[in-house]
Amino acid sequence: MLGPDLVGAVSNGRLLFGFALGLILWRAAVAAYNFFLHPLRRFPGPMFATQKLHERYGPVVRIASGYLSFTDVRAYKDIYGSLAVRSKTNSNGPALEMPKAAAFYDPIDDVPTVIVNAGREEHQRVRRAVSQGFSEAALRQYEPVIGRYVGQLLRQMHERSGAPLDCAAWYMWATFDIAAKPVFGKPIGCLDACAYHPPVVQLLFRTFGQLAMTRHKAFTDSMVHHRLATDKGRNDLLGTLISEGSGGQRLRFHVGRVRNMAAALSGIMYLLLTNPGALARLREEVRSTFSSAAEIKIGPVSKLPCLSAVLSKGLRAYPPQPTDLVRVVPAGGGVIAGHSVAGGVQPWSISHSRDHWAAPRPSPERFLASDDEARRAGNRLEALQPFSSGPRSCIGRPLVYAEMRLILARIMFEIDDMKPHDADTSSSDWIRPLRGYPLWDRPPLKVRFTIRT
Ligand code: HEM
Repeated sequence: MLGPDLVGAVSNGRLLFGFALGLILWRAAVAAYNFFLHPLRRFPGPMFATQKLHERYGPVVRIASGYLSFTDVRAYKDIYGSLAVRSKTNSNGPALEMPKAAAFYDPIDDVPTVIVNAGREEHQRVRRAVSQGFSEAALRQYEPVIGRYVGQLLRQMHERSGAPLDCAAWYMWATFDIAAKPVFGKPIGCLDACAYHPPVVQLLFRTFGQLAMTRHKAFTDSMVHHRLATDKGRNDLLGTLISEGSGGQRLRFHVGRVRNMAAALSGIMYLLLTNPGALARLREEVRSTFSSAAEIKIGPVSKLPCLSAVLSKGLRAYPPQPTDLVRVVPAGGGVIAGHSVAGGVQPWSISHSRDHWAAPRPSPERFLASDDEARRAGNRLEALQPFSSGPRSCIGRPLVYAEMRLILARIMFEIDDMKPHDADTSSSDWIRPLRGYPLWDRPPLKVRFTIRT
């Protein structure tokens, strides 16, 4: 006769076995559905290294059971344009846009609604409200703030002439300081401290957990309260949100976005370090245009063709936004690059696609060509859209260009030589070990600068 312990163990074992079998059968059924019945079954590609898959399978690859990745340039307009979707039931109604995929934009509970993940109507309202804070007029208003922190960055580089500096960190500190002043009305002092403000970034990006999010929220709330208590009438980024009634809640996108800019600057710096010809031409352009650092202002730097080409080259080779910008085709369907499906464009894949670029490591000069000249040389400049396109494209683009141009022009003007710090091997081959999460995880980029005498 079996004892009660043995009976219990056998029935537990059966239960476990039944559970495991159920799990296997369920996974098999899902796999069979994905392979034989799923509406996207005709598109090739398992999930790994999207760019390589595009090289192998072409401009449309199935990167997950329900997701496609496109490198066809028509996909920008079809996916992100405001006329992208006219549902069958709404064929005469207002044009819609493809909604953002919740799995990518709202992956966990309690993600606060910010402009990036807001639904269409709320997004339109918030975008209208913040657009004033990103306008040309606002940019002119920020120019002295940007100039002050760029000056501080250069002064601190002067003080450390010849010593290895981690550019990736220094660009973060400068861009954070610049971003904080017009929003919170008071400095956060990253350049002063030569450190990130601990609650803002260290916890958020090292821990990347609920605790970090809570600390980050408490910090931004305290800064917003300070601003609300001290200065209500200013017509800047936060001022427009306050007068519209949205408060500081919508500004939590800020940290990640500013980090994009620092990532772009680091990528551009690395590419200049490894391309001495482009570095020399850029330095020559800046030095022959300006006779003092004080002349380097947003207006004149935006007219330097070589500088613009270097920015494009950097943004192409190293798109600061690493993740796919995934959209969902709503009920009623949509057509993307000639296919009736859903999908997104992965910035890295499209900006490295051999379908659009003649050489894998092109020089910045290709971006000086007109669209027609470029096309004849085998390059499709419209494939480069690092800020995305359509009604949900990057609103910070003019600010980003102004800041990057000012920083690079000042560096070219005031620095005679820059070299990777050889002892740190990660700096002499910096791009290879990068890891793309929602933001880039970057190793330090250590560089030795020699100040102009
Ligand atoms: C090189 C730097 C940057 C790049 C490459 C970049 C790129 C992008 C991209 C690709 C999007 C679309 C995201 C999506 O579809 O989900 C976006 C959206 C956005 N970006 Fe940027 N960004 C940069 C810097 C900034 C900065 C510095 C700010 C502001 C301080 C900013 C503010 C925004 C906002 C508010 C949105 C959401 C726009 C909307 O949904 O209407 N960005 N950015």
